[in-house]
Amino acid sequence: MSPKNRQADVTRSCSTPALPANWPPEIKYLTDQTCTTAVTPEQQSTLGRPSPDSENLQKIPASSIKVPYPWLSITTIYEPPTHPARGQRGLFAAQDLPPNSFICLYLGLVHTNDAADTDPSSNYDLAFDREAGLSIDATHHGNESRMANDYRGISERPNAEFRDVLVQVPCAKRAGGVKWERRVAIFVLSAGRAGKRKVGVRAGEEVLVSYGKGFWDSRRDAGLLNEVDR
Ligand SMILES: C[S@@+](CC[C@H](N)C(=O)[O-])C[C@H]1O[C@@H](n2cnc3c(N)ncnc32)[C@H](O)[C@@H]1O
Repeated sequence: MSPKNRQADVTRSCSTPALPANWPPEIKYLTDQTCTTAVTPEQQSTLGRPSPDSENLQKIPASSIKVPYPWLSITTIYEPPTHPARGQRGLFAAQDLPPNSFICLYLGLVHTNDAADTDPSSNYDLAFDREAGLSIDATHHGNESRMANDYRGISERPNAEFRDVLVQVPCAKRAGGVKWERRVAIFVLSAGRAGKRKVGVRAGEEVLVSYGKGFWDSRRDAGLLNEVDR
């Protein structure tokens, strides 16, 4: 199977939710992640399996997950003229977001790291579970999180970061009908020891993460840096 033909497992996708303003119509808006058919039941079950690491993860209650997220806006960037992603979309705070606050889940197509299930040219692919060999690609399926730009060339430093979290998902086999499963989320950075980031992300400010140096190095090596992405 080539990555271009890889299939989302539609049995786990959601029915038509309200779309955020300025959502690109060609991208499927997700309310939870969905897997390619190449992801095995065993790989899927690792996401809900308790481990020493997962015990320390922050739990995001269902009530914190809004669809669409009212505290976010998706904006096409025209200003400043020097913005390196000008003409593309970016993710902005629609209200003040305090340090350490949950911004949104990073949703997309969960795929295996096998070459046949991976699109090496994706600009939206995030490592999810290295041990299970899973990543999340939000090229064609995603939510607001796929609009978050990297801070480089825009600000001195990021104001947000990716964190592993646990969310509640329906599970007929468990008491209460729900279980905790791993996801990736974007959070406002903490205030820092000296309190330098105590304002968090102000209303109107762009949410900026770090993609990591590896993201830009791999694009430079592949000669993709000046390519229009979509
Ligand atoms: C995950 S997407 C971010 C959302 C994207 N701007 C959009 O409109 O869909 C990653 C792509 O955004 C652009 N981008 C993000 N941060 C950037 C930055 N600091 N400088 C230049 N381009 C950036 C690049 O084209 C990159 O491949």
